[in-house]
Amino acid sequence: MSSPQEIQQAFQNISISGSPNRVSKSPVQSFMNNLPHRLSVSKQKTLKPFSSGDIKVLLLENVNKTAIDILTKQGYQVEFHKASLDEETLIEKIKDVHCIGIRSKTKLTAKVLSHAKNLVSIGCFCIGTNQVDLEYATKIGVAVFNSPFSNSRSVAELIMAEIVCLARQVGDRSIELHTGTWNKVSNKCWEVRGKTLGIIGYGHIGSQLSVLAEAFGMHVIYYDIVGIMAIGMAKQVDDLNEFLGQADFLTCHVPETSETKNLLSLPQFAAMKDGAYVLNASRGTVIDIPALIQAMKVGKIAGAALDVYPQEPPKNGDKLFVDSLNEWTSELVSLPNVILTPHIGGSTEEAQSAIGVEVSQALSKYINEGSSVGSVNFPEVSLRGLSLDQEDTVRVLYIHHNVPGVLKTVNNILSDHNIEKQFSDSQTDIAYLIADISGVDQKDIKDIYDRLNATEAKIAIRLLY
Ligand SMILES: NC(=O)c1ccc[n+]([C@@H]2O[C@H](COP(=O)([O-])OP(=O)(O)OC[C@H]3O[C@@H](n4cnc5c(N)ncnc54)[C@H](O)[C@@H]3O)[C@@H](O)[C@H]2O)c1
Ligand SMILES: O=C(O)CC[C@@H](O)C(=O)O
Repeated sequence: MSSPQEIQQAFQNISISGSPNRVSKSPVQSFMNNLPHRLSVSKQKTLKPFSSGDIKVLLLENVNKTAIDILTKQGYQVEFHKASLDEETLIEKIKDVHCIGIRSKTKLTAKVLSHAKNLVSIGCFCIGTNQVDLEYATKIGVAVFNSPFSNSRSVAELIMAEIVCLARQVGDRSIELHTGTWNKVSNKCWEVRGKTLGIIGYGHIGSQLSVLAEAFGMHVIYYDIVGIMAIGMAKQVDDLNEFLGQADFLTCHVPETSETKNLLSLPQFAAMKDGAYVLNASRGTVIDIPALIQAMKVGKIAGAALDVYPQEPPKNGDKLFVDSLNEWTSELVSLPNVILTPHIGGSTEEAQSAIGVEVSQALSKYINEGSSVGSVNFPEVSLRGLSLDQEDTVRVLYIHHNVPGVLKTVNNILSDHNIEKQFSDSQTDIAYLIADISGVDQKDIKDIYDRLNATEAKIAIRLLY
């Protein structure tokens, strides 16, 4: 056997180009890096809500370094934490921040958000936004942003790999060999070619997976609440029971909603083929796990791959995935052919770095320019940047209740000045107006603010100048 020195020497001259440790840039990321960066266009006037150094940003859950770099470069004060915070600490910290960045673990409930006095925006550095009370955030005029598809491919690739691993019982063989057991078997191990994959939720992830599965020679069917154009040879099946009865592998890619809670429970498992496999990398509430355990115990379901759970630990560490977290944990881990991963579907270098760029740019554009493009709870409103020569121009950002007569009142207040351009849109109960007004003296700014602030429909206001 080689000595550690010999091994080190043998590896030190290897080119890193093929090394898995090398961070490659995904096409999306390279594309995004090459986009003109509107925030730094030199001839554009930098709007100051107040000094950008006063803007406080709290980043939790090990949000990618790309985000820290972009937000720090804006001049904001950025506080970074690797884990999520317990509720008490979160309430204390959120009191004076203008922006908070989270992933899936931090629960921004109405209770937590009610303590935020300066908050203007929330960045979910992920796809899911179910961890934020969106209704309450909207009610207090806080815009929420996410990254709708930067990790979709990563999830689809993991699921494709797990389909093969379940069909070949790879998880069990690997655990056995780690503990010294050689168990070379082919009983109930299958090729995936020619088998049927059923995808519940044919959105960004489901449709990516559809492409990968067909490349493996699988037949793809999908079930979705909306009619969606099929990719390749995939087929939409409208009746859930008929759909369940056709799939050899069934995978869930739906958001967490009241309709998707326990979407797969005992009746749905009963409707499936004997010996089918179940996968879930969406949200932990989508599958009734005690029912899955029952279905596996009687051999109805031959294997499962789970990435998400109803309760997940707030940080990494040993002895956290235990019965006190979810009462069925020890029963689940004792079953054969169950692949369990700690919510890492979207956790690749490519995805996390692209998410960091996408969400932090959206947050900066909202803070600096008022653009709500990409927000999940605000109407999308944006105006082009002001040029350097527009010195006496002020940008008014007015978030208000969507009730009749508001624009008349607001434009009346602004009418002492020249309204150069304005854009307003509404989404259910909330509306958002951006207006650029010129001919504004610095001394007028407070008066405009006070008058807008006194309007009945106002939810939140910012003036950028
Ligand atoms: N494990 C991970 O790391 C990870 C990573 C990314 C996303 N996710 C989860 O995956 C979910 C799906 O992501 P996506 O980007 O594909 O979302 P998406 O919004 O692009 O697609 C979701 C699809 O589900 C459909 N749908 C909604 N309710 C349904 C129902 N009751 N029955 C059937 N179909 C329904 C929608 O019409 C839509 O087509 C996200 O909401 C997120 O919670 C998990
Ligand atoms: O990174 C995370 O914590 C969440 C990943 C995933 O569930 C998502 O919603 O994008």
